[in-house]
Amino acid sequence: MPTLNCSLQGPAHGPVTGPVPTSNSHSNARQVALKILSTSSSTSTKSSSLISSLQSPSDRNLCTNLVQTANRREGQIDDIIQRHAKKRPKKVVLAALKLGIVQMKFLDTPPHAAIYETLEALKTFPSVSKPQVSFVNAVLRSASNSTSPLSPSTSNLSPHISSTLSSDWGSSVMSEVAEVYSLHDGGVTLSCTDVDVVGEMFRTHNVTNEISPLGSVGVKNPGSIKKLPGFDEGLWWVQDSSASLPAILLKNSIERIKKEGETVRVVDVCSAPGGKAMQMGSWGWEVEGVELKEKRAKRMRENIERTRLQNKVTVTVADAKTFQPSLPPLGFLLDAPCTATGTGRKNVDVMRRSEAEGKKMEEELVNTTVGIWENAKHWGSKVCVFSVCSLSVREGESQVDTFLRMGGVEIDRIMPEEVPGFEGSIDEQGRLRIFPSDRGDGFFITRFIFV
Ligand SMILES: C[S@@+](CC[C@H](N)C(=O)[O-])C[C@H]1O[C@@H](n2cnc3c(N)ncnc32)[C@H](O)[C@@H]1O
Repeated sequence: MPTLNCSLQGPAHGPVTGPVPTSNSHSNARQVALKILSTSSSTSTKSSSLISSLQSPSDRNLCTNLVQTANRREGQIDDIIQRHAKKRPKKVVLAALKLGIVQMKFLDTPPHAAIYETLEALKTFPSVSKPQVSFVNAVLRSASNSTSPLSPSTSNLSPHISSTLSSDWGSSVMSEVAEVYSLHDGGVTLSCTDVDVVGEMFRTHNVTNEISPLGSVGVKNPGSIKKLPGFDEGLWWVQDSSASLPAILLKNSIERIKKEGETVRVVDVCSAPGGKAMQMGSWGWEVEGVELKEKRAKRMRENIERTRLQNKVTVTVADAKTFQPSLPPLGFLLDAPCTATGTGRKNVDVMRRSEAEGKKMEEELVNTTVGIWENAKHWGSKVCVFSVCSLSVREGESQVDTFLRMGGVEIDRIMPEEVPGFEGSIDEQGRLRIFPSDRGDGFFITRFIFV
């Protein structure tokens, strides 16, 4: 592999050949993408507001795709930069290399257009010098001529995430997860108060959607979520189909034990932002949510008001390790705080977590969850569901072993007919272990019965 002498002080290179893109070529989207990629907060709310500042929906889509793909493919892009640049530049110059490479290697932009547009975006930054522009031009041209294969998508996972996934599930599952998390999937899945009403409304407004057997609605290209029909009326909320399963499984066991005409009262432990609480409230249940963080509880209250479920769902800010419900609940759902390693499709930071951060988080969250369980098991419930959106055995299967050792419960096996589309994810103990490559977010779910 020839490595050009692309130093920052290198000679200026000639113009890139090929047809020059017209003014209709989304230059604003690329400028904003470059700005976002040049700051360390490229996944933060600041980047969302920069993207929202773009006028046209197609610019916003392109910018999101550029930023998301550059973040998700960081390991593969870094490998290309390393092979073609002698020196690793900083900030906006590094961001320009990423922007050019992402277009050429991952978004099928013809190389001459990708390079031209990247250089034009770079030149709008007043602090950028001519030698820096020449450097970017030279590195991108060298990369565009290269026929070397890309490094595998596993290089986009941090060493900590790839080693924990491999030791828990083996290297082929780790590779599948890396592949899924490396793709930018702009789609969204919704839970609805009434799926038929939402399906009809989307049909009327020509919103292409797919309704899953569990009643979740998938929208591939949603654009702005708040502009989708039914948002203001509170007919739906964003929730992955695997995330809708814990409440559905609790419902099935409650149906079996509840008395004729009995009002179903449940506690939703660790409740915000409220996806599962709203699901249960939409079935007419009385749901008492418990959430530690005031800010998250506030967001949950807004969601409850938007979905008009305030008569059914309440949220109390409290530590679930000591919280006592106002009345004994028939059941509870503990959607425990976790490292969220199953949510990398939406949350790119998950892919990059360091060992120090990952281990500390896991240790704290596992202890918190055991403390919550110790408290909740004395509330007098008959059934409960435990779930985590983590792929870690320690946060999932091992926690269930701990709960069983603590006594008072048995596993209530999940049956295939309860989980259409996820039948293959039931393990030999009747628990659900869903991987992101199966469909949607990774989840682990176990249902218990008190004995
Ligand atoms: C996985 S999220 C819950 C998602 C929620 N069940 C839903 O469906 O929208 C976990 C939540 O637990 C909260 N939490 C963490 N520790 C807690 C504790 N000790 N008591 C109550 N809530 C806690 C976190 O702030 C976070 O909002």
